[in-house]
Amino acid sequence: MIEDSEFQEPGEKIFVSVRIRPLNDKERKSDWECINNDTIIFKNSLPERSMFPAAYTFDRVYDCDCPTKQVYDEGAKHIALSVLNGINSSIFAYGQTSSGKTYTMRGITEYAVADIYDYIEKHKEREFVVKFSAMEIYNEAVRDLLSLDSTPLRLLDDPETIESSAREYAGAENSSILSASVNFVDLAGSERASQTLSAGTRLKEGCHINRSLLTLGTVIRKLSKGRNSHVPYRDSKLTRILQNALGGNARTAIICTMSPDRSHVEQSRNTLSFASCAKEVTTNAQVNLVMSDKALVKQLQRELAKLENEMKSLGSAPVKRDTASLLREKELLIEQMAKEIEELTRQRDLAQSRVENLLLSVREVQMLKSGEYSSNSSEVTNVPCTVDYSNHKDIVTPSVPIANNNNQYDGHPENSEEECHLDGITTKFVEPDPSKGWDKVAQKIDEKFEDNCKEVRCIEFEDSSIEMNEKEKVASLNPENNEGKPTVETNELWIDHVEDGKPATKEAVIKEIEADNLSADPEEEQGKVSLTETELSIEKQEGDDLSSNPKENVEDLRSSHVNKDETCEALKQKVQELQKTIKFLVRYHIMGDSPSLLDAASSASSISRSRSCKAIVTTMPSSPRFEKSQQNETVPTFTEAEKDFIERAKTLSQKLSNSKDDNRNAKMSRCNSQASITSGSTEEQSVKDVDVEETCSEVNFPPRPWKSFASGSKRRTSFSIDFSEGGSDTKTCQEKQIDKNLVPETKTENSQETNHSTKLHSSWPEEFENLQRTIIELWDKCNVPLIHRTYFILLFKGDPSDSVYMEVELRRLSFLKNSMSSLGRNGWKDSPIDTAASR
Ligand SMILES: Nc1ncnc2c1ncn2[C@@H]1O[C@H](COP(=O)(O)OP(=O)(O)OP(=O)(O)O)[C@@H](O)[C@H]1O
Repeated sequence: MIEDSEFQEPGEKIFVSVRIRPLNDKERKSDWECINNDTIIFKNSLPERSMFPAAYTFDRVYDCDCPTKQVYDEGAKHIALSVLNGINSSIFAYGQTSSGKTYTMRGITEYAVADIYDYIEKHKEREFVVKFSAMEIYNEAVRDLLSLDSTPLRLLDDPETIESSAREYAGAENSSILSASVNFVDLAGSERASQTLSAGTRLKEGCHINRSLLTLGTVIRKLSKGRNSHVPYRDSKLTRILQNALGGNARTAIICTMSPDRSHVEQSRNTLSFASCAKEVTTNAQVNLVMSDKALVKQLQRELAKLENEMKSLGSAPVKRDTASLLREKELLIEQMAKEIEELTRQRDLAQSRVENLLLSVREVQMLKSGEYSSNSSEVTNVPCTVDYSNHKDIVTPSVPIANNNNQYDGHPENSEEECHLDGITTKFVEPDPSKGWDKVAQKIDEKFEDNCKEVRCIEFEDSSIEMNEKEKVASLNPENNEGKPTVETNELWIDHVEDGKPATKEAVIKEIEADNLSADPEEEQGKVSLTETELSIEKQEGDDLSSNPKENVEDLRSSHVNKDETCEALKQKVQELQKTIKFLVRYHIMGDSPSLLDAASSASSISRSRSCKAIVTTMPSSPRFEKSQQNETVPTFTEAEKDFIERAKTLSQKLSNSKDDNRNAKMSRCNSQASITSGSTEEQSVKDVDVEETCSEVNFPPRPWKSFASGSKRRTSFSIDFSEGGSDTKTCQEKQIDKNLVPETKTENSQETNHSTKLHSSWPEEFENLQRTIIELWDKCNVPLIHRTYFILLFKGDPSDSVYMEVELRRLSFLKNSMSSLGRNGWKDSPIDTAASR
């Protein structure tokens, strides 16, 4: 390797040196002086040249007495010998004509070649290939100076044409080849063409020279300012050949020669300006390493071995394949699990929906069972309820706690609302069985009065009750089931069926009633109504056809009950219609316009009479003797209790009347009802929904405690109602009616009935109105439920045949009023008797 390794640094500047030739014989004085190795000054201080700089600094400056050897050694050798290290190098001589360029470059080239060969000689371990070429660029034509052919050379981009390469033999192991070239360039004179004062061929020569030099100057300036801009290398063949030497992969040294004579001062200054620019140019010299064939083969073999190892590594990748297959298995497993989850989710949803459906079905079944139970139960309609319209609370409570029965009702309002709720399909009835409490009461009654065989039937709207009553009726025909005591389970109130002073059994009464019904004409026997509920229902439906066979009717009812769905539907519709009507009536009732009830009832003409309407086929229990005792005090047939009852009845009637007058417009309270009086501690409850209240407020009528009153009286009580007398008496119409009902018959039964029938026929419309008015008043006094009133009004609209039922209702209400008085006096606190008015 060459010793001057300091020149191997990349990005070095062009080495610029200035050499002043000595004065020749024609030149007298030099104005330039090298003050040191790198600075040259212009000594002449002419005023016209004062604008130019006086000193120039370069890498090296050589004065006129400096030998070429020094110029080479200090400013060219290290560049020239770079080629031995594989670095291209170039050495220029730039200056005006006769400034000593050729003189300098000849010496430089000789020294360089000598040094190169000396180096080659000294480095036997290396193999060098030295190529040498010499060419001339004249008028943009390149000519090979070593060839005899003067044909200009074609300028190619192959650098071998002009390079002088040197290879370094680095032995077998290091077979790298260094290839570099060193250029020695002797440029033409840099003076301007105008200054040449030539013309013709000289001018052309000067132009080309100037072109090459101008392009060289431009390239140097461009390179000195940076490489970002375009460098016009191809503008001249000189710059094209020296492209690498000028800012490329080469080390470059420029030796600027100048004449010291004052006459050449301008050219000298231009040369110095060019030199100043050139020293700013940076080149990027690098070692040009060329691989040998062996080295290339070995390198390729190493690469091949490396690739083979990689192939082996790739071939030994079963683990990766296993991992991939494992991943695929996992993915499949995940997919299967996802499907299973989806399937399980679907099954879960399906199961949930099934459970919900089952629960819904169970509820429906329970509801149906509850409805059936209520419908089929013999305890229907025995729902004692206390209703206070003034409070409009949502609770319905049995007014009288029922004691001493298996299904005791504790009087707690819990579930009362629910039990009284009308679901729109079937009516729910409140448990427990009030009739059992009634049994106890009945027992007391029987023990006390020994007779009670009258039955009061109330209007109902439940078809189910028809069936139940029919069952009960059939059951009641069995002496074993009804032996010895009247029952309220049949919804019938046995009121005074006595015959010839003997208490009539229920069986006997029913038989009697049935027998009477077979031949009875209501218009002919209004005074001795003895229709069964079944007959009455059918009669009302079929237009007073009392000739129908009651047994057939019973069968019809039973068969109709079989058609349960139809019945339920009919009930549902009926309940809905009734609810509408009831609301309408309640609104009018609250407004205190009682007579409008009739209008409302008339407007609701579409509502038909209930088939389950029960006729009260009774006579007033004590009316004959009771009335007789009032009218004829000489008859000492009343006991003290009876007298007291009469007094209490009057008092209570008056109280009720007053209470009604006070509260009628605002309330429909039952606080003064019999039940409330007797129970004493019963908490008043109310319902908000009138429908619910009315549906639930069906109670049995209590047995009458005065069966002894009937002792000795007639078996049947004929109605003797003459409202023509009304209005003139000081008593209320209701009281008159009661009195009339209580008047004992002194005439023969047949004649009474005939007269009564005649009266009814003659003055029936007026009597009907009077009866209605009286009944309405008694309703208020007895706190009869609105549902009962509604039905009654809807069913009986003035038809002559209605007189029977009107009378029955009148008698029933009279009895109720008296019963309330009696119960209030006797204080049946333990009685399960609910308000009798509820029936
Ligand atoms: N340093 C020097 N010492 C002695 N003589 C010199 C020196 N430099 C140049 N000369 C002489 O100056 C003359 C002109 O020199 P040279 O021919 O080298 O100039 P040039 O620049 O090459 O001219 P051209 O441009 O015409 O080729 C020559 O006779 C040469 O001997």
